[in-house]
Amino acid sequence: MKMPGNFFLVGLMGAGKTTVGRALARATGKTFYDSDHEIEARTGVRIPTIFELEGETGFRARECAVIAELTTMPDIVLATGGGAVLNPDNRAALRRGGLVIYLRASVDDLYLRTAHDKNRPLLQTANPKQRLAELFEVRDPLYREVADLVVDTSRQTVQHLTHQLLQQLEQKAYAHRQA
Ligand SMILES: Nc1ncnc2c1ncn2[C@@H]1O[C@H](COP(=O)(O)OP(=O)(O)OP(=O)(O)O)[C@@H](O)[C@H]1O
Ligand SMILES: O=C(O)C1=C[C@@H](O)[C@@H](O)[C@H](O)C1
Ligand SMILES: [Mg+2]
Repeated sequence: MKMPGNFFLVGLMGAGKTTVGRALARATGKTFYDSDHEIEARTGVRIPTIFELEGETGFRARECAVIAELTTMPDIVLATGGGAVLNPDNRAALRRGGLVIYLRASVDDLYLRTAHDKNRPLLQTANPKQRLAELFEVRDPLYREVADLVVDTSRQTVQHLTHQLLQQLEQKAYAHRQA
């Protein structure tokens, strides 16, 4: 199914940006990028190592450079890192470069989806669920601010979500053509 423009996915860790983004790219024939994977490919190390060596500040600087570059590319689906929206320059670049989709999930679901994975340094704490709740509190307004579309991902399979998302994107494209 061919649709014009770029789709950028935002949301917390475990929202499904990478998983749904890849499926959305396959369904629309767009090229898939993931800002976290891009940073790992460019540095040659995993994200926890970047946090260890350069701190969160160093990681955010790399993230900002990658977002600035990827958001100017044509016909892509981009899964952003969970904290990309913290930087106003990133938010502006996302809004400029394409349609922004916020994948929203409850803290309980986010916790279940991330509990087994050690690759998220911000969740390597004694109480990762509380950490997710704190991040949700701070970031939910930022994801909403930047989003053209908010999708609730709770109790939905990735396949169903992708299908639903495609329908909403088609409707948006149709409404845009009629305007
Ligand atoms: N709607 C869903 N239902 C059930 N499981 C899901 C759903 N979406 C994603 N998952 C699972 O949750 C885990 C995390 O998903 P994913 O890596 O896509 O999240 P993310 O938003 O990219 O996180 P991060 O910001 O850390 O990169 C994966 O194992 C994925 O299969
Ligand atoms: O939510 C966050 O701040 C992060 C999410 C991941 O996608 C990575 O970008 C990194 O682990 C930081
Ligand atoms: Mg991801």
